[in-house]
Amino acid sequence: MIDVHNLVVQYGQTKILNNLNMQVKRNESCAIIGPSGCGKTTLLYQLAGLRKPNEGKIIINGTTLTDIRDKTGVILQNYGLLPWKTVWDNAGLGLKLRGFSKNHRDNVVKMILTELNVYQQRRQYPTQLSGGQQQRIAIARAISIEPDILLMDEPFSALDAITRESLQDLMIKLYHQKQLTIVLITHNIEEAVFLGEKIIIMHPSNGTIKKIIDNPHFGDKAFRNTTDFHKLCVEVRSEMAGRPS
Ligand SMILES: Nc1ncnc2c1ncn2[C@@H]1O[C@H](COP(=O)(O)OP(=O)(O)OP(=O)(O)O)[C@@H](O)[C@H]1O
Repeated sequence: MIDVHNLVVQYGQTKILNNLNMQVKRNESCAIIGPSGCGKTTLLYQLAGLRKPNEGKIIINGTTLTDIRDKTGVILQNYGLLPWKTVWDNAGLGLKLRGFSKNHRDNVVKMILTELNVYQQRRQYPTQLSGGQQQRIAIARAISIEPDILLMDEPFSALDAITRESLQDLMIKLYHQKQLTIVLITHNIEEAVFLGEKIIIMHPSNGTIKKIIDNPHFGDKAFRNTTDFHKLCVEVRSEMAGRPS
């Protein structure tokens, strides 16, 4: 469903992404991991249609991406909530921008805030919430538009380990429930292994993909506590460090 074809993105003369190719199948969850500065966010912006490539193209469901898509939900770094709007209004923003009626927005926002366990906070402002709650609102906003693709840039990096794991579990639930295609950017090896059905390791410096690892255990919340999980973490870590596992 997502087909990235010979993508080149450059700032000035520097090629950040250099003939990058990748595919993500429908209802696949793909984790992209790599060291700081390798171009992960640059790639996510491309997938979101927020910036045009210098060369190459991204084809989604057979159509070349030229702009943002209505059916792509995006969660950028630091939640992206508007501090002057309440939880309720933040959660409904994606629907509002897409022109949905107030009645439809109210129904959907109520359902999703309840589902994500933050309905009680609906009248509060983002600064009055914990990081985990803020992230739930960002997820609510992205999910409310019924996306077929969900793009996330380091969504849980600022959270403590337990909150992060509970939100990772939530993502697995939403993935199954809503048949999402997910692309997740992360620095965190455990997160990539838990949330990546396909784990893409980016090259540290040349703007390409170093290795793709398929993860047959993806999708089971219990996976985190298995030896297969730890083995896969070791494999990803070794690849990133450039040594054999
Ligand atoms: N607007 C810009 N102008 C010039 N260079 C940029 C711009 N945005 C990003 N870069 C450079 O492109 C490279 C890749 O940046 P990018 O943010 O995609 O990396 P990243 O892998 O997401 O890093 P991090 O994990 O630290 O977020 C970096 O060297 C960065 O300095």
